[in-house]
Amino acid sequence: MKIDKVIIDHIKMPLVHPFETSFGRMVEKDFLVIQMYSGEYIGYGESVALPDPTYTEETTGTISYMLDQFLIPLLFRNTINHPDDITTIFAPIRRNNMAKAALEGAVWDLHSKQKGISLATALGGSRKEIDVGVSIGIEKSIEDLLGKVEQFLHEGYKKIKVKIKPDYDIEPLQKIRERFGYNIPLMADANSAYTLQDTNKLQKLDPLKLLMIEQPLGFDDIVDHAKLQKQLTTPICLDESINSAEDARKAIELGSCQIINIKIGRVGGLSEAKKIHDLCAKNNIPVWCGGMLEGGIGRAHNIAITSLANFTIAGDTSASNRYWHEDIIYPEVVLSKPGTIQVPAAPGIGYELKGDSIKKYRISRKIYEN
Ligand SMILES: O=C(O)CCC(=O)c1ccccc1C(=O)O
Ligand SMILES: [Mg+2]
Repeated sequence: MKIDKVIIDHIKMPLVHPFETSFGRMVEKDFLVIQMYSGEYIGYGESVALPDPTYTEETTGTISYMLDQFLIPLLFRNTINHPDDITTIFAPIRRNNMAKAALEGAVWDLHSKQKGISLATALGGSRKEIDVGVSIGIEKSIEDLLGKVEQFLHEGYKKIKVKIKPDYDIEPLQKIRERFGYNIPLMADANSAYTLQDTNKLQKLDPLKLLMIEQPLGFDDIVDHAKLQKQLTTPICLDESINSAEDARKAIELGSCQIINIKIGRVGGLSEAKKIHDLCAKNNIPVWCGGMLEGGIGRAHNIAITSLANFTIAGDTSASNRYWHEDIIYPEVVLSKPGTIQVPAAPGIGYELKGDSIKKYRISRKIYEN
């Protein structure tokens, strides 16, 4: 496959509802949309980093720089026989996983369009529809939070994830259990807001029978998580700590987690995401697909990877209208039935870019010709 041209649009879109985590509050998302041309086909990719380096060290700005200075020149200079080759081509560049994934996702889309198969099929996925959940940020009041939980349960979402931090944890979760009972699939995400010193406090969450607690400790830790897991009955799920299949292998070996949240951007692309999926399947570690408040292109990639067999837990890939007034793709992502999204069968990601939305939300455009 020869890449002829790459167009990068910088988009800034307001969120329908502000999203607050232990590391900050977001009211809009800015990201890059990649259009990659090869012969008669166009592959789509999206950068998933946050505007600030608060979740990982990457931002939309660092991605833009890495694409411009290093990754696009490497892409243009090398022969690509299969999307898996991108991992090797980008290997000399350390980290910058979300920058790499933005391009690699477009190559996977191109590859599946050239083969005339869906991206899900190209990745080895067989699910026709996927179960999805919703991630709820820190709300202004517990009443607001309970209102949100009620709304999303009503829409049929199959996992309710609530962001927590040290002054907002046991109480909101307890109130949710009191109001909605112990049968609703409930979990918490701490985004690294605790340390081992908080072990006693985290043990107090055990009676709440959460599905899991996501990333309670350091964003780069796997050692302390193993110590904590021995003292909790609630399963630990790792997010920030897992940036590669090697990280996953070490975390599994140490017993740092029982579940892994796979985000395509965080691990550097679909090929690495698939590797982690396969490794976890072999080790009886269930996985689910995390989210980065993506626009429609990133969302489409998430849907495709979730069609793989070991994605047995509902992910954070919610419908377009949970995030956006107007998404950048058509059709928009909708719940085909309660808590379920259909995996497109059309070639590639199975969604088209919506030119009007791109124009409306675009800040700038760069064009690279090979
Ligand atoms: O709905 C989504 O896209 C998931 C939202 C979410 O939880 C999240 C959003 C931005 C950065 C990190 C995280 C996270 O999973 O930790
Ligand atoms: Mg998380």
